[in-house]
Formats: sequence, C-alpha cells, structure tokens
Amino acid sequence: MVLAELGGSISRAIQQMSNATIIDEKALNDCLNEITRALLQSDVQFKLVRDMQTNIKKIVNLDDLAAGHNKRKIIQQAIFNELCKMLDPGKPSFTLKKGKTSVVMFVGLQGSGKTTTCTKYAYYHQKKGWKPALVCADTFRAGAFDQLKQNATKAKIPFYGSYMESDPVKISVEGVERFKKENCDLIIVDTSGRHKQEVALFEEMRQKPDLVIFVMDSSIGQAAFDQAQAFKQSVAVGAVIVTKMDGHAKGGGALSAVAATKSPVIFIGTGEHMDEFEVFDVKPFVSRLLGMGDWSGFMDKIQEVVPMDQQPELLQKLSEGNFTLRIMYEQFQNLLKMGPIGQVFSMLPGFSSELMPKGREKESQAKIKRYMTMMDSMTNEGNSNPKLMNESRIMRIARGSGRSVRDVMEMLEEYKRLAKIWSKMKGLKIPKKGEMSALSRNMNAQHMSKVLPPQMLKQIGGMGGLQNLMKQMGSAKDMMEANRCSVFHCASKAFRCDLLGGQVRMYNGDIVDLK
Ligand SMILES: Nc1nc2c(ncn2[C@@H]2O[C@H](COP(=O)(O)OP(=O)(O)OP(=O)(O)O)[C@@H](O)[C@H]2O)c(=O)[nH]1
Repeated sequence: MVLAELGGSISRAIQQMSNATIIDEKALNDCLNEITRALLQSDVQFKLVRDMQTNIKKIVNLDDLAAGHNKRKIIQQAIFNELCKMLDPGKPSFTLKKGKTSVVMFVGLQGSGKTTTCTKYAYYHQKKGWKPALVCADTFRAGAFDQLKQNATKAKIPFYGSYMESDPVKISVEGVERFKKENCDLIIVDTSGRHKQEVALFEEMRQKPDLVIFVMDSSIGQAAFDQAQAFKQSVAVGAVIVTKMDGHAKGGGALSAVAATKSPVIFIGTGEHMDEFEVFDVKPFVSRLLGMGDWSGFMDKIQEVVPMDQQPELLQKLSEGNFTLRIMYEQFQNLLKMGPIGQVFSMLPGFSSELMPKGREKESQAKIKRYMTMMDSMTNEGNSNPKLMNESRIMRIARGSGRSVRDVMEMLEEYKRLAKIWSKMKGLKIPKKGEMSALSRNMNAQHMSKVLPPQMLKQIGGMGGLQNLMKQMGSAKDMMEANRCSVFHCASKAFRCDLLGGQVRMYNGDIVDLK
C-alpha cells in the first residue's frame, strides 16, 4: 500500500465511523481496527501501531462523544496528533550554521539512493546560499566516484575522490581538509553503505562529522525498523532522509525508521532529478496525507522562488494589471527555479501532480527556455513594450535567437494570453512586505478561476465548486493551526490530495480515481 492509499484508508475509516448514528465503543473500535490494518499494510512496525491504538483510546473519551461534541473532529484530531507523534522524535536535528564549516556524513545501504541524495542535499543548500562540497568515500563500489563526479559537475558543486586510493578514511580526511581550506561551509561525505567501513570512518576521521544522515529507501517495508536500528547502533545517526517516495513503494517504513533512530526525517526524495527533493515537516505532511493539502507550503514555495526584494514590486505591478514582457521573463525564471510545477500544485488542497502529467512538464520547461532565448535577443525597448513589435523587429528577434518567425509569434501569443489573465487580477490587494501568505487570503475564487486551466476548473465543479473549495482552504489553514484535519467537499464530492502517489480523488461514498 502506498502512503497515498494509507491516507485514503484512514480518512475513509473516520468517515464511515462518523456516518454511524451512534458512536459507541464498537464504532470507535471498528474505526481503529481499520486504521491499524491500513498502517500495518503500509509496513509500519507492529509495536508502533499497537501503541498508537492504545493512545487514541486513552485520548478519546466516549462519554465526551456521547455528550454531543463533534465526534468526527475529536477522533480526527487524536489520529492526526498520534501520526504526528509517530513521525516526530521530539528533538530537532542538528542545524547547520552559515560561516562555520559543518561536516555531514551520509550512511545507508547500497542502492538506497545515497549518492543521489548527497547531491540533492548539496544542491538544495547551494540554492540557499551555502558553499557545499562533496567527498566520495565509497571505495567499495567501482563506479561510485564517477557517479558522484557526474552529479556534482551537473550541479556545479566541487567534489573530491580518488580512483586509486582504497582507504575511505584517508580520502575523507584529505577531502575535508581541502574544502575547509577553500572555505566551504558544508562538506558532505558519501560512504559505501558497509557498516564496518562506516564505523572506522566515523572513528578515525580527524574532524568528526557534525551530523550523520541515514538515507533509507522507502520501499524496504517491514525491514525498515531493523535496518535503521542497525545503522543507529554503529554510528550516531542524527537525521533521516527517505528516498523514492514517488514510487509505488509502501512508505510506512519511514514512520518506523523515525522510531528506530529517534531522529527526525528532514527531507524526502521524490524522484531521480536533482530538484525532486522536499523539506520534510511533520504537520504539513500528515495534513497532506489526510487530504488537507498544504496551503502554507504552497505560499512558502512562492516566497522561496520570487526574490524577497522583487515580491512587493511584482505584486504592485500585477495589481495594476501591468504585465510586461519583462515580468513574464522574470516569472519564467522563477518558475524554472521552482522545480516541477506538479510538485507545487500537489501542495494545494484538492490538487495533485497528476493534473500536470510528468511527461508534459519537461515539454513545458523546454518551451519556457525557448521563449527566454528569444526574449534575450530582444532589445530593452521591445522587452518592455510588446506593442511596438512589428514585422521587421520580429524577424530580427528570430534571427538573433536562431528560432523561426513562427516561434517568436507563438511566444508573443503566450505573452498576450498571460497578460490577459493577469489583467483580470487587477485590483488584487497587495500584502505588506514579508506577508506573502496574505495573498492567499486576498485571492478570491474569481481570481483563481481565471488562472486555472479550464479542464481543472471543470473537475473541481466549476465556479461554484471552486468557491466552496477556496472557502474550505481558508478554514483548512485555521484547522491546521488547531491541528485538526478535514476533507474538502465541493460539487457534492469530497476532494483528497496526496503528496506522493499524486492522485486526486473524489469521494462520494466510494473513492473514485480521476486518472
Ligand atoms: N524514483 C526515485 N529514484 C531515486 C531517488 N533517489 C535515488 N534514486 C535512484 O536510485 C538509484 C540508486 O541511487 P544511488 O544514489 O546510486 O544509490 P546509492 O545508495 O549511492 O548506491 P551505492 O552507490 O550502490 O551505495 C539510482 O537509479 C537513483 O537515480 C528518488 O527519490 N526517487
């Protein structure tokens, strides 16, 4: 069972229970048994599931339920809290400090995705202004250094390793020394995944790692707990990264790994590409799992990609309905930085990456890059005033960018389309500096309906459905703050989205896949 289905099963069990006329001990037990079954099928360790069941029973007071309180909410909240507790070891992981060199060592079984994850981790921090470097201490697998070298070169991250040296300790010591001299503030050491080597490495390195990250493949199932514990016993694991959360693997092992290492999951890998890597936060994750969406994550993502100093200016221009080619160019740049657009959409309650098929993402990214090349060859005057575009200017742009006149026309058409959409955003209230989330409150259903692709709007149930959805999004945020969860109903269906399998589901008694 993939984690997506786990979320669906839990919500369904709660729904069924709340449909019962009387919520007595039997109804509660039925619901909890159903949840237990779902968790076990997702490979969560048996002991954890049993403890969760006992805790919920302790928290949920049936007398309170009988007294006419909102039963579903009380039980939902208890389940939400217990899932969060399972994923939260109660202590944060070591935090890197800018300006001070930190050495981070990656451990995990071979094939778990360690090397890929090392680069993703470095790339993530590089984008945030760190100066990372990679050291390949995997002398066990012949191709390991080449793989790291290839990944690091692609991401423009300095690396160190050796084809000749067979002692991982020697390589690590040399690598760390070199990058310290080069003032790198994040030195990442990739290891072989063999316990013995790692223990020696940890003990013999002159500068002990500040953090040991255990990388775990989400598909290893019930073995997760034991594997994580074995690593914890040989090295001081301080954080966990769970990889391949995009696949059809059972993801419950992640919950077990947290319990085994008593260390938090800090990131999850959601694909083979460099930017398919997400910060892991317990509460938004559980919210998404239970179909609440992650509205705050969405706004954070926007905040992350639109540079702080450009946010007020951009919003000002948009609110005036002043969408220029320059703005389009800048927004394309931001969009490319944002990573797969589907990933961003999956954060919206009710939406998922399935609505933006993976294959088409690449196509649209290539198109954006093509547009940008043409825009690069425009003069500044042309850039800011597309109305001045005439035949000879279009031909000059085509020649300058090595594209056809048709391509330039297509780019200008795209501009017109976007300008039209944004002109309808005129009057959008501008949030104060640093208050991007206010945008979500100011964006009403009318604004949203103009920017959503028509087929998506149809699936939501048209304007009425969207209004309903937006209303619930607003209350979802409040609910999230109050640690409660919910399912979105619109056009008499309930919407559920998940982070991983990326399925949007409508719920009207049965769950129907939109795929
Ligand atoms: N779908 C998916 N594939 C991933 C993810 N992370 C890594 N992979 C793939 O998993 C495979 C193994 O990854 P590696 O990085 O080579 O694993 P490793 O643990 O370093 O392996 P060894 O070097 O043999 O120890 C590669 O094909 C990666 O592209 C992920 O989050 N999602």
